[in-house]
Amino acid sequence: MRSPKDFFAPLAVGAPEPLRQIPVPPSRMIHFFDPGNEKMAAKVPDLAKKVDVLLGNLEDAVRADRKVAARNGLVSIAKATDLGKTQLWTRVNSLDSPWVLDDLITLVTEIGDKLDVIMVPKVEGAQDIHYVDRLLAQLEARAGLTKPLLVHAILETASGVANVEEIAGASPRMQGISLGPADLAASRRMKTTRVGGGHPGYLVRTDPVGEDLNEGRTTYQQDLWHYTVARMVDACAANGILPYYGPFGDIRDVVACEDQFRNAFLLGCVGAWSLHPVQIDIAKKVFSPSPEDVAWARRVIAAMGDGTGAVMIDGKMQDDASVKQCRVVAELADALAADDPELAAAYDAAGKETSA
Ligand SMILES: CCC(=O)SCCNC(=O)CCNC(=O)[C@H](O)C(C)(C)COP(=O)(O)OP(=O)(O)OC[C@H]1O[C@@H](n2cnc3c(N)ncnc32)[C@H](O)[C@@H]1OP(=O)(O)O
Ligand SMILES: O=CC(=O)O
Ligand SMILES: [Mg+2]
Repeated sequence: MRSPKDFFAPLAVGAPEPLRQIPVPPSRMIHFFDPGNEKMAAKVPDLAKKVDVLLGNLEDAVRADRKVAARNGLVSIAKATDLGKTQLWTRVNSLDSPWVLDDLITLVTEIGDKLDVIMVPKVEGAQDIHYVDRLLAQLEARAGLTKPLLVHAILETASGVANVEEIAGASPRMQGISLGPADLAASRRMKTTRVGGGHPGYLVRTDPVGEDLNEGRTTYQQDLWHYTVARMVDACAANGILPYYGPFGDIRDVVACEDQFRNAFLLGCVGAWSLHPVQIDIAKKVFSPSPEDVAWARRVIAAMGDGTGAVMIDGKMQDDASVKQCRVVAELADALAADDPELAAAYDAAGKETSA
């Protein structure tokens, strides 16, 4: 464990100063694509106009014999494409794999100035972040980078969950954490074969009404991921970094995908992964607060003046705490609306309706 006095010191001579606060541009959807897949790569310029984050994936879902093509493809795309304000992230291979060292050396050396965040899979504890932290500092120094690369961990091992608080605070590079429900299910020996989402067998049942134990008893499906998402959100919030829901594998089931994303949004996540173009608009809709919620939040903030005391609005008590809740929603809306005139207009229109 580094002394708090040294926490913000660069880890290599010539490496850029670590950031004191992570930037928070919109990152409602982290759109995964395989940079070695020509069809997907061809869509990057158009996708860049639609998504907050483009992620060139080098890890799982890229065949072993396509790893080098994916890595080289990402280098070419990053050099050739103007992504505008859209962030460029990558997911490198896991730290025990034969590819990760070359992933990091190549990407930082060739396109370190174009990349914003490096996603590290299968993080087990702070030691994994410390390893990446020092290596990145050495590579940044050698490449002459002036802006530090940020690190995002996937929470997808039982050890990772047990150590999530120390992972979140392991380095000033830590930008955020995503839930990885597929690897996590395997690591925990959970008995679901689905990639994220619920399971019809994970339920609670109302009490029996008579002698017949099968008669008239409603069941409610429960969220398999509630505990982990909530724990991840707390670890992130306590360390000033951002939590994300990860993949939802049933691409066809856009309805359940929206539900899973919304559960994560309500619990505090700022975004989710999109694995297929059809999931982009779902994430955009869910992780942008609704116009009605924004209108309400702005109304409470206006009514609360300096933010102290208590007022009644439409029969609901508001005080210092509830105005803070409303500021979370209103500040997110302002940040998103700043770059999205359509959203800004929807928020303003809802505000006018509420005050009419
Ligand atoms: C579970 C744990 C994890 O690690 S999740 C993260 C790793 N997995 C991934 O990154 C998967 C990314 N997605 C994919 O590989 C594909 O979307 C999968 C799921 C295989 C479906 O592809 P496919 O059968 O081609 O779907 P489709 O015919 O509906 O595609 C229509 C057109 O869209 C394209 N497309 C598909 N996915 C993407 C994507 N993620 N980014 C950009 N483009 C995509 C397809 O190539 C297809 O293009 P075209 O119309 O034929 O030109
Ligand atoms: O990488 C993601 C997962 O769910 O596993
Ligand atoms: Mg995984």
